[in-house]
Amino acid sequence: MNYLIRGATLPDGTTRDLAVRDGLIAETTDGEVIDAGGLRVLPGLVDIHTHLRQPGREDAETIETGSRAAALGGYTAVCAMANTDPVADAAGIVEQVWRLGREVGLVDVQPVGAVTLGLKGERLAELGAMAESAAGVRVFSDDGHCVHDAAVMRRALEYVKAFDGVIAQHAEDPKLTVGAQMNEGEQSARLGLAGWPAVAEEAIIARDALLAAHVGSRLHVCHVSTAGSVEVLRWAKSRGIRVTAEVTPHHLLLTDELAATYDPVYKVNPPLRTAEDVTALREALADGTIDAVATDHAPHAREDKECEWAAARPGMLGLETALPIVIKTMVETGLLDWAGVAERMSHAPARIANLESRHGRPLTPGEPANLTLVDPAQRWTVTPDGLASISRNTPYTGLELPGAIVATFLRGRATVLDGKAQA
Ligand SMILES: NC(=O)N[C@@H](CC(=O)O)C(=O)O
Ligand SMILES: [Zn+2]
Repeated sequence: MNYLIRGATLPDGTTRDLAVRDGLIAETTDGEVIDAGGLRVLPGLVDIHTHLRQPGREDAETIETGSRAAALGGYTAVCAMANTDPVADAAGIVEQVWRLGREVGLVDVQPVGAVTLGLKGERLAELGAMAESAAGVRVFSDDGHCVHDAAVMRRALEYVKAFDGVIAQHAEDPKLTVGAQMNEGEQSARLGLAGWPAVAEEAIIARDALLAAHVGSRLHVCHVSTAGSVEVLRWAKSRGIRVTAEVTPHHLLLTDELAATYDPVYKVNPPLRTAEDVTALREALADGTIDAVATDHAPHAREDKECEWAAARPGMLGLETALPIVIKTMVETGLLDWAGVAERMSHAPARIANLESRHGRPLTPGEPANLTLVDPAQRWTVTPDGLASISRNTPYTGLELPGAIVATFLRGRATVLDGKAQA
């Protein structure tokens, strides 16, 4: 199927027709005409931090339902985190995830490999075998857990240099967050909940930046959440250290005051922080200190969320609301233009995850037609039942958001059309 997308506005602000022919962007074509007047076209979004829960927790999400949520959110590629059951710490498991993603075919599912066996933080996982497997893993992460042993982290950074891999660190010094339930500060003191101090994140980022510099390797920092972390990243980048970082949409919008509701839908790791942190994160995303937006889409089954705060699992849905939240917090506030959105949600994450030969490409003839069409003027209200995820743990219920995803194309095939998933 070929498409002629009429009159869409590109990230740079120019308006023109975009032809999609035989899976590629072309000069012209006949085929179905899509009137894109008033719509923005973006390179297909890339999420470097998605929890798809398969294998192991198919009651919370599957590769199929997560892929559908991703396509509906404007994504053409997602990196599937390794904290599944079994853990993705060997070639057989990453290949299985990769193959299931291909069978579903709604987005490219790029598996992330675990750094250590069983996410235990002790012995390195089969990094080389996962890299050489059909899945071609380049991003390794124990996400959900921090690689807290400095010697293990050093060895992992050294090992992945051979194939230009990257270690994506969940920065949390576990000794500082024992029993932690929310951000440590005024709110946690008032609510009587155990705190997760900013320093537990900042100290690990500083240590890992120094380790990456020492071994000449590449570090990526997952879900940066504090103003202090931004300062550390700024320092590391000014020294030429090869470090990249991501921020989640929820850390760009929500604050720890929401914990006062005791509604576990607001429980997440790292926790929601203060308004000052939110401001610093937005500024860092605008100036490039933070390279990318990543959803940390973390679906959880009802029984793991609809319980008391302390017993609930941390995590929030993110795929279907990410772009609208970025429009609300970054575009409508004047902090980021659309070229900036394309950079932070497509080009940069594709580069970080080593997907740049296929994703995050410029919108020029001959490139793979991975595209997202969004209507910035259309506002919609989030309802859990309106989302494609199996799970219901969105923190945005009842919130009106700008930006509806009208269509998504993966290599020229419409995975979403008229706002509806095509399979
Ligand atoms: N973010 C979360 O709160 N939870 C994630 C793990 C993680 O990203 O740390 C999960 O797997 O549920
Ligand atoms: Zn994490």
